[in-house]
Amino acid sequence: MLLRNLNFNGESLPASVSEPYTPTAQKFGSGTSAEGLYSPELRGELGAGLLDLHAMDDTGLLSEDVDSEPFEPSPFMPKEIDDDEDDMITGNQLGPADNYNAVTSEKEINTRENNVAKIKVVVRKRPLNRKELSRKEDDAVAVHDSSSLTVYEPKLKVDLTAYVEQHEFCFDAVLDEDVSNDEVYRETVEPIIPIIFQRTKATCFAYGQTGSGKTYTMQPLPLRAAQDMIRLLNQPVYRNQNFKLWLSYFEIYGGKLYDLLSDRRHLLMREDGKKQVCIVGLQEFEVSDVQVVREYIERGNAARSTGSTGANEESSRSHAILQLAVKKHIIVTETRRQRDRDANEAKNTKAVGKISFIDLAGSERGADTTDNDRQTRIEGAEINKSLLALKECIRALDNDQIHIPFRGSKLTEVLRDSFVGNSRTVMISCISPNAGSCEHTLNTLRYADRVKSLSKGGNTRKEQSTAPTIPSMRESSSAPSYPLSVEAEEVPNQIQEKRPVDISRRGAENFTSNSSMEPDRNNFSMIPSYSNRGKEENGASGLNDRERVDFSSGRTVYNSKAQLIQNSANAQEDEKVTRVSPPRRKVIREDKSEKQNYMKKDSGIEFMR
Ligand SMILES: Nc1ncnc2c1ncn2[C@@H]1O[C@H](COP(=O)(O)OP(=O)(O)OP(=O)(O)O)[C@@H](O)[C@H]1O
Repeated sequence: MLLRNLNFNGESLPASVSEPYTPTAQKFGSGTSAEGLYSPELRGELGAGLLDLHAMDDTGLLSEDVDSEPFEPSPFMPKEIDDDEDDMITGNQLGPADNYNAVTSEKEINTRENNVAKIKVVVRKRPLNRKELSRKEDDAVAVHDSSSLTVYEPKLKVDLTAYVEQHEFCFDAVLDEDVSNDEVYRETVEPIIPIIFQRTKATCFAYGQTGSGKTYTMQPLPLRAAQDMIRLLNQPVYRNQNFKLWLSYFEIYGGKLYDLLSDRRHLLMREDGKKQVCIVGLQEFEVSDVQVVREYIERGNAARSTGSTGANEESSRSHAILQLAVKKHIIVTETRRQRDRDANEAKNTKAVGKISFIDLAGSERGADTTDNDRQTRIEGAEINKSLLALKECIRALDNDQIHIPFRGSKLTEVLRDSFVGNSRTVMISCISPNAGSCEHTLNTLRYADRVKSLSKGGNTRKEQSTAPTIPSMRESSSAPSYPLSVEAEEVPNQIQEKRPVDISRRGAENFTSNSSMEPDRNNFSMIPSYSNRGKEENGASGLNDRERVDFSSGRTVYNSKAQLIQNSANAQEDEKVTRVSPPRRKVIREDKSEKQNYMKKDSGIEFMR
């Protein structure tokens, strides 16, 4: 397998390069020329299908003039407060609560929080690449406006007559191929940033077929977010409360966790007493400068596992998770400081909120992996397994199930925060426009549609196709309830925090023994016993529940999954369903073994089928 480490410039680094790392710049514009990093020559252009994995668009996130020319103020960002005001009302004069109220009332905060949807689903279409253009492939995706699109699926009738089936979708936002990464940020992450400071856990993840633009979309986002967060931290209201920003970056590869900022050190995942998932040994770094953030990101990207697949020459073979956490530093009294002299500094911080950026590894079908070696196929199987577990969680949430199988994979354990409590989730579904990828594209969009239905404020318009009318399940699927967490949480001690000043020593520290770095004996990853197991296999045709129709009669079998579950309690109704589609319960047992085989079929699994 081709294993390449890339930096932000798209340059390959030898896998062995793992020199101790010291951020060079602490100020904008110093150190390496930002322009050099984002210059058109280095960004390259779309070509031979898959070049330039880490290319930035023309809106380049950081340029030398970033300091003098800040981003246009967002309507979501709190109004800047003049530093003069700070002189008048100092942090010493006001308690934290007063400071908070000085900026905005409780009502305003609530309004702002409510304005940001719990789950937002955005679709991004990438342009046709050079390979697709040279094959004269058609663009099968038409974006109509900022929220709807149509997929034109080429099909063959039984008598081999060609026809096109249209599928219409509607999402919170649909971004076409001309949309820049900057606009993607504005549409997705920017509205969430202010509420991170109000004890919200947010997640932004990209989902889609391999080569559809997930990495291209995700990579610029943390940097932009960090820039906005640092700007907010510098506002008196937060500065006086001693809020600080911390960064960590790790990947899930082959079901294991590796710290991308600590020489790929193997990490363990544990649940604490409060059922909070914490990652033992993960190093966090305090950051107060965007340039430093960028260097950390570059370093993490360089350490990330990438490889070549049939569909993408520079494919991400892992799920990469970058977290930006806002923490409140507690000022301890001199006596207490003495008492806690040897204690970990982590004890003196409280988590306020965090945002996680997840670049999921690409979903691909067995058919796409034929020219790959065994290692790549094993990776593919692992990737598909975790994406399947994610789908199971989303289904369970969709069904309002009490048990959500978060432990189905490391990925879903990490994502747990995104779906429970005071959370916000943004899913960016990346799609390839070429007709040859239609099947994948439809799967991605159906998946996105499912996620959308978890959001209370989601759009009610569902996919419509020229096939028999598909009834909406919106009416019966209610969004899960989100208990509000009101207090900042104690930061788990296991997380190792590092201030920038510590970085130069990091290399040495990495080699000091870490008792937590023992073999993963307590591996939480287990095959969950889903109550709705078998649904996936049942939908082997690629149609999801609400699309299951009796094509012979053109009659819809059932309106929704919720209805189906109700029906399963009623034997008579079950019988009725059986005639056209195997009863759910029966399928569960039968499919259990089928599913196991399915999982074992190496990367032959067809995710989302
Ligand atoms: N919106 C876009 N505009 C221009 N080029 C794009 C866009 N999206 C993706 N690309 C290009 O397409 C190629 C594949 O993109 P990328 O590597 O981000 O895909 P991916 O979904 O992350 O793939 P994998 O899952 O295999 O890692 C890259 O060369 C990238 O530069």
